[in-house]
Amino acid sequence: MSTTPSTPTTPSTPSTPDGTAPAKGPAQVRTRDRLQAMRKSETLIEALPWFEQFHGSIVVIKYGGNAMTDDVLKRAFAQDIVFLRYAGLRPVIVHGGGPQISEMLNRLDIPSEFRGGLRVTTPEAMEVVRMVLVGQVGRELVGLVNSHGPFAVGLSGEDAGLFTAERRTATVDGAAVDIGLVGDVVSVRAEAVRDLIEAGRIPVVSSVAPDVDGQVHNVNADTAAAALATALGARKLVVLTDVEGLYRDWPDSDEVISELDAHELAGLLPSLASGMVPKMEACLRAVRGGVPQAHVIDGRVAHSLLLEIFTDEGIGTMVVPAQQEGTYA
Ligand SMILES: Nc1ncnc2c1ncn2[C@@H]1O[C@H](COP(=O)(O)OP(=O)(O)O)[C@@H](O)[C@H]1O
Ligand SMILES: CC(=O)N[C@@H](CCC(=O)OP(=O)(O)O)C(=O)O
Repeated sequence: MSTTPSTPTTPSTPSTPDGTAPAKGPAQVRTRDRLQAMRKSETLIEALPWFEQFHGSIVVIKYGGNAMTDDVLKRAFAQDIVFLRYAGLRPVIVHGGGPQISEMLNRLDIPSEFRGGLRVTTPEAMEVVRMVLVGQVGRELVGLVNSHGPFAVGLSGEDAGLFTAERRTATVDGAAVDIGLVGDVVSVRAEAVRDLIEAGRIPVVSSVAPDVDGQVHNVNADTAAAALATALGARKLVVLTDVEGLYRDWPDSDEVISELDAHELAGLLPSLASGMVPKMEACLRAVRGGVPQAHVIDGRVAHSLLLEIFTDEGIGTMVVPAQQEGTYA
């Protein structure tokens, strides 16, 4: 990425002997206003090459349940999505809702546990997963986006045959463990989403999916987002979560890995823990499937999505293909 243009600094304001700032005269006010205007125009113009590069591109955004806890942040996320749409990109949302599912299971006194970063899903829990993801979290996101205009359409892996799932196991200490009705996406009918994109809509996808016999499975939302990004030939997969990015040596250090390639990530995967396992597996799967860049960014920072896409520095962790595995964007 190119270097950031230098930002002019504000001249320091002289203070009076009692420490208070002197009243500003018209000339000072004009200088301050001009500097503020310059900064705003620099921010806008810094975005121009990124607008040019991403215009018309499909970007799949995975919105994690842990980044969804605050109403202000949720509204900021919806604004970012609509901003992308008006900027000429084609955003597709795949949402999670892990904490929201856990809360509902607790309320209903249904026991729940995670193994290898995936929820052990009994038939009883599956009903709750589907109800919360499709009927609650997905609906809320559709409503937030549509407060800006009639863009968002909610669908799940069951709609128009979008996803077909196959039951999977979790890997715990190197061994395969049965975790119930948990699926992996084995096929994607991309036209179900492509038709909506072509009509100018913003698809909001919930990660439940039937197997070939129609049995609905719980699919981790990172996994579903990677499968969809790959099938759509997305330009980027962006995963919003509740950490700054992938930490090296978590939880002992908070050093964020800003960029790594698929080869390096594959080497790191066995050492990763909990929710980061499906997330980084998804990034790896996406770049190996032809998506040029996959990002993990901090959803607790308002407008982090715009900062990632439209600023020179980007934020969080970026995964790119290993040179022998694909082409750099
Ligand atoms: N190396 C790591 N770097 C960052 N976070 C990690 C790492 N290993 C494990 N984690 C955990 O993964 C969590 C993110 O996954 P998860 O809770 O499933 O989020 P989401 O709901 O956004 O999918 C972080 O909050 C952190 O506790
Ligand atoms: C199999 C599995 O673990 N499914 C997830 C689906 C939701 C999800 O992925 O939500 P986040 O993105 O917020 O973690 C679950 O039941 O929690």
